[in-house]
Amino acid sequence: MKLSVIGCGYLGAVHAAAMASLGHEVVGIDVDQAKIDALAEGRAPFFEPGLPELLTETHGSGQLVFSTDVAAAADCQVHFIAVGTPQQVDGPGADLRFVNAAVDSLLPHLKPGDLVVGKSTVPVGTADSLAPRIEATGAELAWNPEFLREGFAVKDTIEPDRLVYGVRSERARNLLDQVYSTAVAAGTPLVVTDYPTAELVKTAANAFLATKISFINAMAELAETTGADVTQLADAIGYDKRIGRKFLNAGVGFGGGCLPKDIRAFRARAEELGRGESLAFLREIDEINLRRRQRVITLATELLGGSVYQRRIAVLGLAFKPNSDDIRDSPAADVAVGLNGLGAEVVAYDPEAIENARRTHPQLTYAASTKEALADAEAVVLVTEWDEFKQLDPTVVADQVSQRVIIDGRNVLDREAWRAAGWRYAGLGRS
Ligand SMILES: NC(=O)c1ccc[n+]([C@@H]2O[C@H](COP(=O)([O-])OP(=O)(O)OC[C@H]3O[C@@H](n4cnc5c(N)ncnc54)[C@H](O)[C@@H]3O)[C@@H](O)[C@H]2O)c1
Ligand SMILES: O=c1ccn([C@@H]2O[C@H](COP(=O)(O)OP(=O)(O)O[C@H]3O[C@H](CO)[C@@H](O)[C@H](O)[C@H]3O)[C@@H](O)[C@H]2O)c(=O)[nH]1
Repeated sequence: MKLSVIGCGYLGAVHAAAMASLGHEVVGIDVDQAKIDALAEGRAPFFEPGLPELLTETHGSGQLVFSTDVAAAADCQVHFIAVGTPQQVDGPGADLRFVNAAVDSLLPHLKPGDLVVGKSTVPVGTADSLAPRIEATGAELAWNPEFLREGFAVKDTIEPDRLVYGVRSERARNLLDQVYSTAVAAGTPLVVTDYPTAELVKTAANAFLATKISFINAMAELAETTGADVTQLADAIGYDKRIGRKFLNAGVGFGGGCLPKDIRAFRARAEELGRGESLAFLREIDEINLRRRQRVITLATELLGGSVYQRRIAVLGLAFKPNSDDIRDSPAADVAVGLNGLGAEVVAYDPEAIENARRTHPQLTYAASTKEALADAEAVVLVTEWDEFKQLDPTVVADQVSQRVIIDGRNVLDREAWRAAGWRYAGLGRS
């Protein structure tokens, strides 16, 4: 099939490349010339494992092309909308400017029989409000939320754990079945539903995941007061299959371009709908999460004797999670910025996110390697659990720093081994 993907960011670029690898003819469209130039040359404009290989595989085949001109979508039958829906600058709600602009730009190129497929995460009710403009061209709208995780985006796109179609006709459903024929043939669970359910599934899923993380981080706060160990607590409740151990890793909390802004937008939408009380709890989820960032800063202050001012601190990690260069609402970057704001001499390192961090936080000092960040540090703060940080040898690192103080903001280090090597170790929710 001939597909267009409007918006080639973390979601859209992977979607375009994955659809091409599955045999479709795809045109990726974005307003960002630099991104399109990179993609057109077969280069990934951001770090995502597996994406460079997909781009190389399809580069030059004609199967996958990129353009800044939306007219290039004119001979496609299915058009995915994958533009950003960030938090509004002056409020918690979602900013739908990019979705509206993408749809407006596409309208003149739509023809009867086309299917526009919303993938962006939007407030419930968005599809209902967009549909008349699309239907006026003879095309139809479907909402097909995306559940990929950064770091696993290629696999999650090619082998999704479920498909959700919000559709108004059998024809739209059949077109989506053709797009996803490989996953459908593999027996991937499929929920065919209406627009509002499809939109709500997405925000509900992210709200649930955020709630699970903040739940365990609330337990971490209690563990810190009582001397309990939150990682053992998570293991013990996680053995209950109804609860499950996944997404119960206590630490510096959740960040990224999705969970934080999605729970805020969800709550804002509930208020608009007159059901603010239904999602009022998400404010607590957000606050528990943000308190964990402050907790890391407080721990550093305590371990350095009451002040971080002019103390050299190695911050290991800037990305919101490992295997990503994404620093949107990153707890790690927030901790680095917070410590720097208190006058600490922060030296930060991340295997992939430094370029992005440097653009947003030019005031920080960045190291070229873990070793360089650690040199003469008076405290080490691990905030993104990259493998290379998890594998640090406490005995070797001891010779590089000026003082053996480590804060394990992701509870991933072998506490006993670090203590045995003479380190003062502090985790989150475990003493
Ligand atoms: N990143 C993820 O893991 C993920 C997963 C599932 C859903 N989502 C949702 O997908 C959407 C996109 O997220 P993202 O992380 O890819 O964002 P992103 O910021 O990385 O990418 C958005 C892209 O859209 C482009 N764009 C903006 N306006 C445009 C227009 N009018 N025409 C063409 N292109 C335009 C931007 O230049 C940018 O490249 C959001 O709604 C997000 O919540 C993201
Ligand atoms: O036990 C855990 C698990 C995760 N996190 C943090 O939570 C954040 C989000 O992690 P993850 O969900 O793996 O990353 P995303 O790539 O943002 O994916 C989420 O957001 C996407 C965009 O909506 C959805 O498509 C995915 O299904 C959803 O998992 C990161 O900061 C993690 O460090 C924890 O603190 N503890």
